[in-house]
Amino acid sequence: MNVLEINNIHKSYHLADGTVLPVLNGINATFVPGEFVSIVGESGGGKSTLMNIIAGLDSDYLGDVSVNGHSLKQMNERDLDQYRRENIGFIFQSFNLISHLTILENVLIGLEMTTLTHSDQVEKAQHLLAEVGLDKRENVYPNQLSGGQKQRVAIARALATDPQIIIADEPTGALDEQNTQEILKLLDTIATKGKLVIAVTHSQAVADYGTRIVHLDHGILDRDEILRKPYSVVTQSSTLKGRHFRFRTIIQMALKHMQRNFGTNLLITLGGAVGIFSVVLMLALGRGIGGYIGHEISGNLNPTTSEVTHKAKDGNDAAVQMTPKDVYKLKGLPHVTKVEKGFFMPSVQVQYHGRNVSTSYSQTFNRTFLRKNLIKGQNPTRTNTIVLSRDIAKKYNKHHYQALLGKKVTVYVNATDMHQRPVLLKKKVNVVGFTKSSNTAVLSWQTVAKMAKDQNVELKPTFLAVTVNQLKDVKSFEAQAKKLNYKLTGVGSYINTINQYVTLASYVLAGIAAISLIVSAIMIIVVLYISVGTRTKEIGILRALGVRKSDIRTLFVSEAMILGILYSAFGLVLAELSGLAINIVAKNFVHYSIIQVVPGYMIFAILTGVIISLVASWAPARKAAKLDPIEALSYE
Ligand SMILES: Nc1ncnc2c1ncn2[C@@H]1O[C@H](COP(=O)(O)OP(=O)(O)OP(=O)(O)O)[C@@H](O)[C@H]1O
Repeated sequence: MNVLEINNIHKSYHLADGTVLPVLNGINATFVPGEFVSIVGESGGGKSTLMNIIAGLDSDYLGDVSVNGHSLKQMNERDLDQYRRENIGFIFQSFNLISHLTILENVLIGLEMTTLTHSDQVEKAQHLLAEVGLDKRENVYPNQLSGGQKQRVAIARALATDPQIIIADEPTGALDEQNTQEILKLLDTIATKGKLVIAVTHSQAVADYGTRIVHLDHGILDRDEILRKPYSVVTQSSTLKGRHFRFRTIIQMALKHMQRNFGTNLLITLGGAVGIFSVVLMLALGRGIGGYIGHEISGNLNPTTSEVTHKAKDGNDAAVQMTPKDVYKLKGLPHVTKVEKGFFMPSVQVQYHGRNVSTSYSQTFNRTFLRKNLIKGQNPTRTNTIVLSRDIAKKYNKHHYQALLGKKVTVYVNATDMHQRPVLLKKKVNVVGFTKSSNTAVLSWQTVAKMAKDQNVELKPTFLAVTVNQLKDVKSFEAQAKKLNYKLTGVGSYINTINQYVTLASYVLAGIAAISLIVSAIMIIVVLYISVGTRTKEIGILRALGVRKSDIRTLFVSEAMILGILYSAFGLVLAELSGLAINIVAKNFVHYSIIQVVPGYMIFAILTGVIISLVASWAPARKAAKLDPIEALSYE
């Protein structure tokens, strides 16, 4: 039957000057359900200290407290949290409602730590508010209520989890006469329902209202007066099964608080977003510029094909011939997919209708030529065909140069015979296309070889066009070829090198931009520290209601995380939008998306935001979790 037994409690405080202040000097008492006990005594007599011990908020004492036969001394911190959640309801002199939660949400805090479904929790909270006469006002905030109304909310909150013991510290201390009577009536009703109500009071009138008065003097229980019999308990009301805060509840609380501090959080979000925006924009710009350079260079020439010659001693590469052995050696290098014979033609003369036009520099067709360079027609892959550059064709017909398509022209090509004597090769060939490149004519190797053969000259290649599998293979191929003493004129390796520099530059710029992220991290730290300071009381209330230390930590970390995700997302949207705008403008000049925000950057940005928030919130969240609940509750 005994609900609460207090056995020989001794408690002393160790003061800062090294002295020991004994407060409780061996308290013994037993309390039963249905009692409305008033604890009275001189100020400083140890009443609140005893209450804190009974409530499981203070475990630094000698003696023992047992509740339903369970010793509090045997409980660790988490057990005590659970004990408070399931067995204790608090009512304070200064109400201690959480100001940024509605009164319904205040009552729901305790209920959210039960196994009830959410709708049952809400229903029960509404019912409790109705019982204390506050139905229809459930969505107002505490500061919209009178003192008496606030204390009713506190009573509803204390009753939420159906605890067996209600601890009320000066419950009417801040109320006028009428409200005092109403609150006392409520407390008495609670006792009639089989709860043990223990109220600390200085008022004799309040003390007389209860069923029993316990008097403390200098740490001794010197008087224990039974005024009335305890209310008989017909059926002991069941306590709800408790559980710790759900993660969802913590997030909702974090969001509620953030909403309350909208202005501050908006500023942090803006600050962080600018950091993320700058970093992402720099990375996207680096990628865009790299891509643009590659696009521009490889737009004119195929970057995976390199032209390979021997290093000529006199500098005239065109004169050095490539042998079948060279073809064999190059074919054997890793990643090489094709080796084509090629012939440099310093000058090709094109004759049409008796008119001669000379090209300045030409070479036989190979894979370095891109089809997209063709304005019209096709590449000269078939024998006896030629592709002329637009400017050469225009020399025959300025306005309708394409009229030359399909016409036969005579070409003259300089070559040398086996004795290195110059020979002029000549052939009638078909114009099959026009290229954007300037001042050139393109014939296939087979065409030039056939022209030579017609004059009993065997054409020897002066270069080989070597194609590798992918752009990333170009560098290693070129390194190998150079080792074999070949000379290379591929564009792929230039693209690679330029891209490396551009990437490096964009990383440096992104790094500089990231400094603003450090500033945003510091802002989060400062704001969270301030928040721990201003919410000390709230933390005390939550801890008194049985919220675990780890949940308090999660609450603060969640706020920082939400901020991190918010500002990363906002920064990303900014980067995307400015990227779009810059690309629209840039396309008029470069016909290329110069800002390229890829999914990888988005993941990077969100991760950065989350990690910065985690790191920034670590110390403030730890400080919040470590607050002593008694000190936090008495924080002014
Ligand atoms: N954390 C603490 N550190 C040092 N001394 C403390 C601490 N808390 C309370 N005391 C001292 O212990 C004594 C008892 O305090 P307590 O608050 O329990 O008294 P009380 O009877 O509730 O007083 P009141 O009626 O004025 O609220 C007081 O002298 C107080 O100064």
